[in-house]
Amino acid sequence: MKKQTFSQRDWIAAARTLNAALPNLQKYDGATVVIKLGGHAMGSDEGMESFARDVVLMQQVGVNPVIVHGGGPMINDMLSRLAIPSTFVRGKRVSDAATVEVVEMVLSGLVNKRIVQAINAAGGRAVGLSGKDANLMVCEAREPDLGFVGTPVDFNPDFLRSLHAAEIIPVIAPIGAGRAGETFNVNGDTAAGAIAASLDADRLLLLTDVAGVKDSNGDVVSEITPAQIREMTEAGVIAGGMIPKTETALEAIENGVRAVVILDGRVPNACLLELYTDHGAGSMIRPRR
Ligand SMILES: Nc1ncnc2c1ncn2[C@@H]1O[C@H](COP(=O)(O)OP(=O)(O)O)[C@@H](O)[C@H]1O
Ligand SMILES: CC(=O)N[C@@H](CCC(=O)OP(=O)(O)O)C(=O)O
Repeated sequence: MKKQTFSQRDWIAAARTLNAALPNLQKYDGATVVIKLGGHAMGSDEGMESFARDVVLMQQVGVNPVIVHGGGPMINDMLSRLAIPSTFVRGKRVSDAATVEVVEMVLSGLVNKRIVQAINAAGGRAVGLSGKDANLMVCEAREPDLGFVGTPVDFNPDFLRSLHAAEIIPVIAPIGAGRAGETFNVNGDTAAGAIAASLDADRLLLLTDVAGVKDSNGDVVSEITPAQIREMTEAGVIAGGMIPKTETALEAIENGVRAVVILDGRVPNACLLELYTDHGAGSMIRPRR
């Protein structure tokens, strides 16, 4: 095999390219970016590997990445194997005691460890947690018609900051601890938004299986205002699983998160495209300036 040689000109050209890229890569140095990986966005192994590489690269360029995941399709699969029927109200799973048991096993077990393993295989140091660990997410039942569905009320951002200081990437399953020892099923988007607000995050990226929030013509809206979200929800244009996402986005920006982006997590390098390119990706929701 012919040995490849590089001339001084090649090196100088490569250094110039890197130099041009650097200001962009430094854009989020020191920033906290909470990434919610939805169940529909984590289908293929290649997709998971690409996601994991992005997260490790983000950490290498100074970002503090915090991963919160979903896993709705994986829960559906296990519930149907166990012949436990399941229904959704306002985009959230009605959860009795038997359902919550399965949800915790699937999310904290199978799904959480798959993500942890992928990040570690990509060279990162990930640790899997749920809202129960270190009281990361204490919940109350505020939607009694949904059973053991939790609303996050109390957090432990200092613990997450100590993981960041130790260069550990937290991967959090949306299971909440109740004050009376209950286990709560928390919608993944709700959990990610609440954790992002508790960390005063710079960005919340909600990775799903659509390019962004679509209008009545089916076109993705690249920047969407809170007023537009309310109108589109009332008109039924925003429906199903998109409701908890847009609700989360509104709450997160009200609680200090600088911007929320809803984007297609199946696109290779989705997070990097959003953070480091001028055109970004998906639909952004920001506080009114
Ligand atoms: N206006 C809208 N724009 C885009 N997607 C929408 C809209 N309204 C409803 N949806 C639905 O919301 C889904 C995303 O929610 P969900 O399936 O719960 O995702 P995830 O598993 O990633 O959390 C989309 O696949 C789409 O079918
Ligand atoms: C209360 C509630 O709905 N919990 C969700 C938790 C998982 C989740 O949110 O998964 P996705 O992000 O993949 O949709 C559920 O049981 O499906």
